[in-house]
Amino acid sequence: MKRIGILTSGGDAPGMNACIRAAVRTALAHDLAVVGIRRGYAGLVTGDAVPLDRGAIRNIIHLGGTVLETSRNPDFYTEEGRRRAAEAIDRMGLDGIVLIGGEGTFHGASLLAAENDTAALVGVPGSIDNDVYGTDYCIGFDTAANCAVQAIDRIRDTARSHERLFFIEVMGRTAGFLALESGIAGGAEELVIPEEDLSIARISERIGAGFTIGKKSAIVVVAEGKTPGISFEIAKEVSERLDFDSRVVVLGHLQRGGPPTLRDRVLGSLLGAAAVEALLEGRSGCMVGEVGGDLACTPLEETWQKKKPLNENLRRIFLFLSE
Ligand SMILES: Nc1ncnc2c1ncn2[C@@H]1O[C@H](COP(=O)(O)OP(=O)(O)OP(=O)(O)O)[C@@H](O)[C@H]1O
Ligand SMILES: O=P(O)(O)OC[C@H]1O[C@](O)(CO)[C@@H](O)[C@@H]1O
Repeated sequence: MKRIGILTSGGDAPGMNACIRAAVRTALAHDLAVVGIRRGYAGLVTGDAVPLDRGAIRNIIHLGGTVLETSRNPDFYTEEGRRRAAEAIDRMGLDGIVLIGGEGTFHGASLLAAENDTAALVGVPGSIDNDVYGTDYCIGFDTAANCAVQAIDRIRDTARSHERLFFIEVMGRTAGFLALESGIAGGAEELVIPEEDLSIARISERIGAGFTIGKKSAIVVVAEGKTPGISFEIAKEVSERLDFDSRVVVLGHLQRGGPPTLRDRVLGSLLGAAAVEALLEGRSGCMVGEVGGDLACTPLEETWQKKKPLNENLRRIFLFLSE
């Protein structure tokens, strides 16, 4: 292992820069040459790389987004696109690559490795969705969840003052991690998550029951799932059933930006260093994560084939904490 590349792919996540910085510093400490591949798989397919020296990663630990930039790249869904990436990896002379991204990124990486004789690939989970199997938390989740809680707190002030029902939509394409944790921390009255069938009757019943015991306002946290904007429809139907005024707030990409929290900087630093150490140990085709406080290496295929479950204890207590 002499020369490695680092890329960020999929949605940007606060803490990715801390991870890039840690990976570069760990590599330099072991006399590895490092390049940054720009714009995720878009840059991997074309071989768009820049040298990463100490100067390039100075003063970035506190920045949201990713200094390497990222993309959702259509070419990588095709075998031809992944073959072009393997050729570019050869041209760039890379022995290993650290890939920071979510489950889609690791799906693509698994295919790249299965179809081509290419560099060693080690993943680092970075996604505000937190939906990657093989790690308790992904880089970016904590910052995004804190952003959602702050929004819920602000909305609660106005909901209480106007005696209104609010639907607050958070991100989470395949999973309800953001909704569940921000819902618990923000004291939400009800949750809508992709892990459960949507039931307007159940939402209305639970909100209505709260009103009968004296609540005058309520907050429902909705995970966007596969239909961003779905809260408008849900709000209309629940409002009509309860004959109660409601408003909708979609947090959207606000949740992806901003300075990373302490947790995301520490996790990013830990996993960035662990990824380079894994490459130095000769590992490939795996993702480094943190499980139960320990570092863990999970085969790349498992990270997207296996479904990471929500915390069952949080789901269980939500039922009575929200009453
Ligand atoms: N099934 C797949 N086959 C090949 N490549 C894929 C596949 N899924 C995703 N990719 C590649 O990985 C990129 C990133 O995936 P995706 O857009 O799903 O984000 P992600 O890594 O899951 O991050 P996030 O959780 O933030 O959305 C895609 O744009 C595409 O280039
Ligand atoms: O606009 P984009 O970049 O496609 O991002 C939207 C998606 O990315 C995520 O935020 C994850 O980063 C999902 O929750 C969401 O569906």
